[in-house]
Amino acid sequence: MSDALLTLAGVHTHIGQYHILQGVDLVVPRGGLTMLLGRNGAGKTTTLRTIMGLWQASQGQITFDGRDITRAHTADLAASGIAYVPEDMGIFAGLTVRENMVLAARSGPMDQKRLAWIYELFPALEKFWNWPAGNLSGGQKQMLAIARAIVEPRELLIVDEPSKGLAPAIIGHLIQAFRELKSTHTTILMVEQNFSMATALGDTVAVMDDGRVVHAGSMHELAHDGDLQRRLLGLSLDAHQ
Ligand SMILES: Nc1ncnc2c1ncn2[C@@H]1O[C@H](COP(=O)(O)OP(=O)(O)OP(=O)(O)O)[C@@H](O)[C@H]1O
Repeated sequence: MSDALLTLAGVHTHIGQYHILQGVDLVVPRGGLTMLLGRNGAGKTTTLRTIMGLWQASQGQITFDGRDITRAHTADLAASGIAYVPEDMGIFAGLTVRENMVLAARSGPMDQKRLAWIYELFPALEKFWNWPAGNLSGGQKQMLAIARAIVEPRELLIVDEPSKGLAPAIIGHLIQAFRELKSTHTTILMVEQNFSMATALGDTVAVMDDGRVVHAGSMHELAHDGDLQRRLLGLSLDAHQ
């Protein structure tokens, strides 16, 4: 097994008076795709936001590439190579696709070779390059959000439910794009509710319930064990297939 790029140890997060994360232990191996699964309200998004410094952990430790980032600021995490695609995608609807991409490239002009690769992943972005991002379809917006996150090479890509609200054909396209990304050995942490997407892409899996990780292992094992799926994912699995 490869070494860990990101580790959460006993992480607690309070939002106001609510105790949401209750001791999250999570290991994201370097170079693989880790799927974070669990029913609605289990704490997946809160876990991602806590990693990104958008919520503060009240207890526990978060380590990235051997460095303690528990109290790091969001902007510093981005500078250290973590890209985050939130559930609402965070794109600028009033700006063109090109302007959205230019703003995402922090270290200067976009690398043209990398841009050509991104066009191959998501041809629609080239086609609608000068369109306002707000005019794109839901799937194209998700593609733009992912493209912004990978406009420069990243150590870790964190993506919250990329398939949400998308048609099966578009989800198929996203799966292909993430496969291509995986082949570049980018480490990815992804929250998903779509179980077929999760099994198509995940190398390792962590399942959350009630603010904790209640199962961690290989995706292959979970994909082939119906009893484990029912026990861990139960209704949320039925509801999202
Ligand atoms: N800003 C907030 N204020 C109060 N409670 C919140 C807030 N954000 C999340 N919660 C609560 O924290 C719990 C975990 O939410 P979270 O969004 O992390 O779950 P999730 O596993 O990502 O679920 P979903 O799939 O529905 O997004 C839920 O009970 C939710 O109601």
